[in-house]
Parts: sequence; structure tokens; C-alpha cells
Amino acid sequence: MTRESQRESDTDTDTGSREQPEPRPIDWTDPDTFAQALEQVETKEKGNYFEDFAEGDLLEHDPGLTLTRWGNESWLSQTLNHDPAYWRTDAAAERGFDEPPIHPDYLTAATLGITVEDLSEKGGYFLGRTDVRFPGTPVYAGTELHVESEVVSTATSGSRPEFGIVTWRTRGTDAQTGDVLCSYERTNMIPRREPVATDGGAATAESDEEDDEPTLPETFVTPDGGYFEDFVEALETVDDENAAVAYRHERGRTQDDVTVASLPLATLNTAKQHHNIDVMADSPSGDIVTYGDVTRSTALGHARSDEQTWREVGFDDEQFHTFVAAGDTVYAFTRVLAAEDDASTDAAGTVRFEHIAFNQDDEPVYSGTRTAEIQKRTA
Ligand SMILES: CC(C)(COP(=O)(O)OP(=O)(O)OC[C@H]1O[C@@H](n2cnc3c(N)ncnc32)[C@H](O)[C@@H]1OP(=O)(O)O)[C@@H](O)C(=O)NCCC(=O)NCCSC(=O)C[C@H](O)C(=O)O
Repeated sequence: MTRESQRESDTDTDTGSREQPEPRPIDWTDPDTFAQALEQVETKEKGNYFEDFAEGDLLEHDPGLTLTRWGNESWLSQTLNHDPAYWRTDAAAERGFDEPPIHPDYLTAATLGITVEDLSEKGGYFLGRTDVRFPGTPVYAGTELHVESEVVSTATSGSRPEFGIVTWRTRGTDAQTGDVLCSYERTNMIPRREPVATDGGAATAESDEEDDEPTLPETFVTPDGGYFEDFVEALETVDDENAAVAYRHERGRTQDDVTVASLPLATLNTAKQHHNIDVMADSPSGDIVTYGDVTRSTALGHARSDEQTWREVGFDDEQFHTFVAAGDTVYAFTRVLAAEDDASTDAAGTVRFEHIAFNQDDEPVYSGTRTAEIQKRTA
């Protein structure tokens, strides 16, 4: 080979790039070598810190999700949501649906799941959510979901210097038509890149301390059935502050790998809280924890099993009080707040509920209010 042809063979004539020498082999199976390499290299980080969010920022979330019947049915079956209109075509038709639609709980969970990579993957606690509405329902299987969020506010956490508190307004739209299908405002604690000095959470003055005595009504009334009229009748019997319409639901759902890890992953929720036991071992919960939407949907499933739901209208003041982990059992408690004959159909009336999810130790883990149209017995 001439010197010229040697030069040509060393150089790729199309790209002009010089052939790289083969990298020096490294024995990655030697534990010391690999451990040192892990220490020296940079980690390609995922997610955003608190400092990355500023009020007014708009985020268009890249992941999309096609809402499928499989996703819907997996979610509904694992959270014990058995409303026949979401399972059977004849029951769907009676409700005015073309076919069993996507359930608002799964729609909400999928809308939030898609946002996690941008908003909370860094590892923030899901604290609460309000103004959950479904302007574009019914939604059918095959709909492609597109989601965007706007930063509503950012605040310092007085009690936790390593976190900030961020609230976003999120909208899940039909990617084809642009119709808004689900919207809500959600608040998370988000890790800071740099902890800040705080007042440590202002100490409560003694005089402000809450009285530990429970202030419960004397009487609790249980509705006779699950129709609109049953809620109206029960409320009519409790017209003073010493009585309330409230009851617990018998079913419980112990959290397992499916509810803790599989359901959130199926909504593209990348929060490490739900699937990375290794990282979570060092967290306050010491374990992976249930996605807030699974906890809440399970409690709502228990509640719906004791009523004749017609349509979900919305949810407000949702709060997550403590963690739910694998092995914990989610139960539900319901208080009926109001009933009005002003639904979108003569077949139903509107009822406002307060739902509490609680665990096997009777600790509330979730609370929120819900407005739903409930079928009339007389319809
Ligand atoms: C998160 C907790 C451990 C906090 O408990 P605690 O230390 O007792 O603090 P506070 O309850 O006082 O709250 C801390 C600060 O946060 C503010 N806060 C609380 N709730 C809200 C709210 N709804 N809106 C706005 N701000 C809120 C308080 O005012 C405090 O502020 P400051 O005094 O200035 O510090 C505990 O609450 C807990 O364990 N909660 C359960 C969390 C949970 O399990 N969530 C669901 C699972 S995680 C998840 O689903 C993640 C999801 O995938 C996602 O990515 O979002």
C-alpha cells in the first residue's frame, strides 16, 4: 500500500472524519473500577428543581398518551370502579354514551401522569388539587391526549428548607380537535437545587393551638339507598348542626405492585416515588408509595359502589395528608354535604360529597369534595 492510499483508508472521504483508535478496554466488572467510574461521571438528570419554575411559565408536555380501553379498564378494575356504563354498551347507551367511555378518574390520572416528567419527577410530594373539571366529556377510547401546564405560583416552604411549593394549572386536550377534556390546579412540594434559610415553620402560639377534642355532631344519618332521593331525604333529617349525613364504605383495597407501580407507569407517570425502591429507601416513607390518583380513585370507587352515579361534575379541595405504601389498605368514608335538583338531565340530581380515604390505622390519607350527578329512583 502506498502512503497515499494509506491516508485515504484512514480518512472517511464522505465525512472527512479520521478513524478513531479503539478505546482502551476497561474491566467494568471490577467493583472498585466501576464504583469509581460512577463517582467520576456526571449523571444526566431528569426533571426540574423548584428554581426552574417561574410564575407564568408555560410547559407543553412532550409525552402523549392514547386513551385506550385497556388503560381505562385496568385502572377501573384495580381501583374497584364498577359503574356499568363504563363496562357495558347497553348501560352506556342508557346514559347517552355511544359506547363505554373513558372514565373521568382515568382521564385525570393520565392527564397528570403525562406532566410528571416536566413538573414533579425530581421527587415532590403531591399535596393537593382543586377545580378538577371535565368540559369535554364524554371521551372515548382512541382519543390522543395532549397536555400543557402553566405555573400559577411558587412559594418557599417555611417548614422544609429543602423544598419549595409550586402550583400549576394543567389542561388535557384532545390532540386532534384541541377540545379541553380535563383541567385542574395542582400543588406539589418540589426539591430545591439549594436549600434556603427559613423560619422553620412559624411555631404555633399556645393560644392558637388546636383543641384536641373532636367536635363531632351527635348523630350520623346513613341514606337508605344510593339514589338522589335517598340523599335528599337523609339531608332533610339533619337540618341542625348536631347531625350529619355520613357513613363508611365496607370495601378496602390493599396496595400491591399493580396499584403502586403498574398503574402510574401506565399513565407515563415517571415519579420515582412509585417505582424506584432503591431511591425511596432513603426517603421519609422509606418505600415506594401509591400515586395520589390511585388512592383517591380507590376511595371514590368504594363510595360509588354505594350510590347510583350518573355523571361526575368535578372535584375541589383535594389534599393528600400522608403516604400510602404497598401493604397499606385504602378504605373510604363519605359525608353528604348538599343535594340540589339542578342536574343537566331530569334523570338525575346534583349531590355534593366530602370523601375521606383512610388507611388500616384509621388515618386519613386523602380528603376532597366531589360534585356528581346521581340518578333519580323515579326517572
Ligand atoms: C408532604 C407531607 C410529608 C408534608 O407534611 P408536613 O411536614 O406535616 O407538612 P404540612 O402538611 O404542614 O405541609 C408542608 C407545607 O406544604 C404546604 N401545603 C400542604 N398542603 C398544601 C396544599 N394543598 N396547597 C398548598 N400548600 C400546601 C403547607 O402549608 C406547608 O407549608 P410551609 O408551612 O410553608 O412549609 C405530608 O403532607 C404528606 O405525607 N402528604 C402525602 C403526600 C402524598 O402521599 N401524596 C401522594 C403520593 S405522591 C404522588 O402521587 C406524586 C405524583 O406522582 C406526582 O408526581 O405529583
